[in-house]
Amino acid sequence: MTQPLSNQEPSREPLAKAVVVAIDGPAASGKGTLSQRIADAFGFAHLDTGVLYRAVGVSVLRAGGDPSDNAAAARAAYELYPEHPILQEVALRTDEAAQAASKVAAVPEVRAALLDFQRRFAAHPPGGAPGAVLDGRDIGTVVCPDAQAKLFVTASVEVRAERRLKELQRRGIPAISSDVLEDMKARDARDSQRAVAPLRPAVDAFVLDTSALDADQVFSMAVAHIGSKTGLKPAA
Ligand SMILES: Nc1ncnc2c1ncn2[C@@H]1O[C@H](COP(=O)(O)OP(=O)(O)O)[C@@H](O)[C@H]1O
Ligand SMILES: Nc1ccn([C@@H]2O[C@H](COP(=O)(O)OP(=O)(O)O)[C@@H](O)[C@H]2O)c(=O)n1
Repeated sequence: MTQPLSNQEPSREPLAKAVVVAIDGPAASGKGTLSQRIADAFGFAHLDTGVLYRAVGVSVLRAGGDPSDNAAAARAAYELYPEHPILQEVALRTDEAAQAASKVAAVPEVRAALLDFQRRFAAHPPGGAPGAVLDGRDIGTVVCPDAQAKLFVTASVEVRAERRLKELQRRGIPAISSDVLEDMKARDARDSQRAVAPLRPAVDAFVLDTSALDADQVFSMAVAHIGSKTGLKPAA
């Protein structure tokens, strides 16, 4: 017997499939800045997936554990939930947090624990937004391989370290230039060489070297690429 229209199971799928923009790249390449601007311009929701790994790394450190210890890292990942207050902490921005993040990020159980939340965010963007921008390392390759537009944002390691140093100083977080550069090189190596979901551009990603581009130029090029893939134009 069929159910009356008023008594149907609510559809799990939105009426229109959400547009997904995947933005990947190495540390301090400008992913977050670009993602937020794209999200604002198109009315999309934005998820900085690095924050999830940073939160897991900092949780392990606070529990007195070693971020490279698979069991400790996996436990912290399974205990993370979307409203967890740690996700809002400035402490996540430090270099120590970034290093811990890239260690827990190499643990397969950690990546598995965080995958579903990221995919759900992309498929059902919060607030009923018509699309989502996710930034990270493996969005175009693993989390959302079907994303309509994929960008891989990069820059030389020296330029990125300089940008990160200025950012840390602006936030009032003490940092030494040579340490930031060395930490970034170590993190690049760990992120690119890990066995699961290594940092690399998806085959269909638009690679954007921002070494000599300011944030406005990067934004214009990204908008043009997204337009060519989706037919969408920014609202403003
Ligand atoms: N194209 C750019 N030129 C100069 N500085 C930039 C550019 N894009 C971002 N920045 C700055 O570099 C720093 C790192 O950018 P961010 O977007 O946080 O990078 P990521 O998310 O890749 O780590 C920030 O202080 C940001 O304001
Ligand atoms: N999708 C993602 C996002 C971050 N990460 C890890 O989390 C660390 C911190 O990511 P982040 O995006 O906050 O780092 P920044 O680019 O802001 O320096 C990275 O170095 C990666 O090891 C990841 O493995 N996969």
